[in-house]
Amino acid sequence: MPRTLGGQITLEKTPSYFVTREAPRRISSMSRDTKLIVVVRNPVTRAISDYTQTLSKKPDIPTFEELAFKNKSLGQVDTTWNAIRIGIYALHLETWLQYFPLAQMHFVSGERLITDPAGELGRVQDFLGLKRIVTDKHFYFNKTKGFPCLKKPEDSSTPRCLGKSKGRTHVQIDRDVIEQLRDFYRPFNVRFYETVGQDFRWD
Ligand SMILES: Nc1ncnc2c1ncn2[C@@H]1O[C@H](COP(=O)(O)OS(=O)(=O)O)[C@@H](OP(=O)(O)O)[C@H]1O
Repeated sequence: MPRTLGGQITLEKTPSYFVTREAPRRISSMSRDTKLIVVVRNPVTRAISDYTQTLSKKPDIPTFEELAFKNKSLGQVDTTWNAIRIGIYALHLETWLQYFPLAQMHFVSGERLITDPAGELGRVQDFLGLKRIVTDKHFYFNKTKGFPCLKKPEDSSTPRCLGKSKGRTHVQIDRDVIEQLRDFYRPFNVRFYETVGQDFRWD
């Protein structure tokens, strides 16, 4: 972690902190004032995205369906598969709440980050106590990419979209598989909404 001077804040990110059991204790023993930002999206879409990413690197893995269920006809979801486990946000949050108050956490909607990036980043800036510098004027919707992109980053004179590994076309998954996973996640989602006091409308 680089040193932070007065008037500066240090930001650090990894997709795995939120779901790593030891991370809350380790981070709180480093600094109990740390503010935590978590991007969450519909856990079913998240699982499919996760699988799509793995498949792009390892084309020989079993199908999504084979990995997602212990027994599909009995509706038994395999919670040991990381793509499934990570989306049980309510469980991960419980561990964090043993070390950090909810007021030190901010949850970004992955869906709104795409439909309204400036709005989501406005809330992030407020949470960090920063002036709202990043606004609507910094984004445009890139039709080819199908996502918002930055109009002109500080270090460049040209617009910049995220790379090819962000926003891939997802693998097609059967409707009934999606329904079963929705049913599985519903109670965890409700618990998550109640704990954070925010309804992400994933149903
Ligand atoms: N502006 C913009 N451009 C491209 N992609 C965007 C953008 N905003 C959010 N997203 C969503 O970010 C998803 C990838 O982020 P990840 O969290 O998987 O990245 S990582 O875990 O840090 O590698 C990626 O998920 P997939 O669509 O499943 O690939 C995107 O939906």
